[in-house]
Amino acid sequence: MTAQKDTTEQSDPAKFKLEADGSFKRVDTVFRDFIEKGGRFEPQADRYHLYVSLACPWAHRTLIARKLKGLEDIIPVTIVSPMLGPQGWPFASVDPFPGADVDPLYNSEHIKDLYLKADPEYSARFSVPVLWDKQNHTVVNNESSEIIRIFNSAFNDLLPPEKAALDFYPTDLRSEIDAINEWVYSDINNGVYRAGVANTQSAYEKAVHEVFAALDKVEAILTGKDYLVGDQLTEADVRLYVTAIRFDPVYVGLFKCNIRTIRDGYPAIHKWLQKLYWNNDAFKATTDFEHIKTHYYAALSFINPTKIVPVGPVPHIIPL
Ligand SMILES: N[C@@H](CCC(=O)N[C@@H](CS)C(=O)NCC(=O)O)C(=O)O
Repeated sequence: MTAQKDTTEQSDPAKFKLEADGSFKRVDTVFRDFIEKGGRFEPQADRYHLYVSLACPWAHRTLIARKLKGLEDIIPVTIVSPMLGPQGWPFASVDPFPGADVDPLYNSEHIKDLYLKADPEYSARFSVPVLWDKQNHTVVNNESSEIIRIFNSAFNDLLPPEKAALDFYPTDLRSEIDAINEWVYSDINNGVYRAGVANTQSAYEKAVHEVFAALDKVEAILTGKDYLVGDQLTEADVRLYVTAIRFDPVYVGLFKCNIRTIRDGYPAIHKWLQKLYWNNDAFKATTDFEHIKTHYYAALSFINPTKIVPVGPVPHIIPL
């Protein structure tokens, strides 16, 4: 066996790089291709494969979008173990965590093996989600915000009309969706990480106040409304849901986002969250609290060295 190069600078969560002031900045993703007719990546059944962690909020967006559009047969999915470790995300062949899969395509040990197969010189992080092309043995795209747009429209010709007609990024609402996405991303989706991973008091406090100021804004928007934009489910709801569903179980405790909980402090957000979870299976069936809590509390051991996973909140999501 040949010696493998040490890639732990790219894979080990304990080696996350923080900025000089102790704050956390998420690095940009590298593979940014689209699936389109006439392009390098044509829309075809049985050609693409999605790799995800059920724990990861960014990957969770893609699972929801895949199920909302009815793409389950066209794009199979493989789930990694939630135990992100020094070599990154392991498959079940290395860590047989309940609900984790082996890699059906290459029997890889870790997600990083796929990245290095696609590009042996790849030098960024080995993140999920990964949208993989079986034909060219490469990553099409590893940016969840783009993968959900691909799922929204690229396979419409292969779908039954009622699924093809579903549009979660409709033209007339795009500017409003884009505007909400921007601050929801920086202050909520990524804001909780900025609070949780910060290693100075000032970086943490700045981030945590930004998180709650943005939640206050969302609460005002959702008061008397079922969805964030217009009167319909859009990708803006999907993108907020993945953070909101993790908020009370993980971010309040581990990431110290504890000025309020969603269940007790934000009635409109709470009702919106409960309705999505309990009334729409694309949300409930893709939400796995075991993977979520275990990943954050046991695998991010640089924040929680004892790796103890808290029992509560009970229940993880309150019934409607
Ligand atoms: N911009 C990416 C971010 C994905 C991301 O940060 N995923 C995390 C898990 S929540 C990951 O895989 N981290 C592994 C690592 O950085 O080593 C997206 O939205 O798709």
